[in-house]
Amino acid sequence: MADNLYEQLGGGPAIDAAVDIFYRKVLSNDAISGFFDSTDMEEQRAKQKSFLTMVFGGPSQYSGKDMRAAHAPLVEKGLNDSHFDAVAGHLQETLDELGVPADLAAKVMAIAAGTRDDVLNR
Ligand code: HEM
Repeated sequence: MADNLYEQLGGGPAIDAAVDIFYRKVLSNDAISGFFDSTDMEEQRAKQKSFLTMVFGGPSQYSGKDMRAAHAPLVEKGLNDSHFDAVAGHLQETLDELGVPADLAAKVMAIAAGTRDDVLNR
C-alpha cells in the first residue's frame, strides 16, 4: 500500500488531471473567476500541481509563495469564506468526477480546509 497520499491518489498523472479539471470549474464560476482575470493560468496550474504534490507528500520542490502571501492581494479585493467555499466545492466535485475513493477525498478536503485561515489572511 502506497504510504503517502500522493501515491494513493495515483501520483503525478492523477494530480495533473485533477488540477486541470479543477481550474476549468473555477473559471466557469462567475462568483470566483474574476479573481483570476490577470492570472497566467498555465503558470497557475503548474504552481498548484507543485503545491499539491508537496502537501500530499510527493516529490516536489514548490517554489511559489506561501498561502498567506499568495492570497493577501485577493483579500484586499474582498476574498472571503464564500469564495473559499466555492473553490473547495469545485475541488470536491473534481475528486468525485475522478472517482477518488471517499476516504482519500476526505483527506484531500481536510488538507484544503487547513489552508483556509492562511488563504484568508486571518
Ligand atoms: C484550498 C485553498 C487554496 C489553495 C491550496 C491555493 C493555492 C494557490 C497557490 C499554490 C498559488 C500560487 C502562489 C504563487 O503565485 O506563488 C495560488 C495563487 C492564487 N490563488 Fe489560490 N489557493 C487556494 C484558494 C484560493 C481561493 C479561494 C481563490 C479565489 C477564489 C484563489 C485564487 C488565487 C489567485 C487569483 C492566485 C494568484 C494568481 C496570480 O498570481 O495571478 N485561491 N493559490
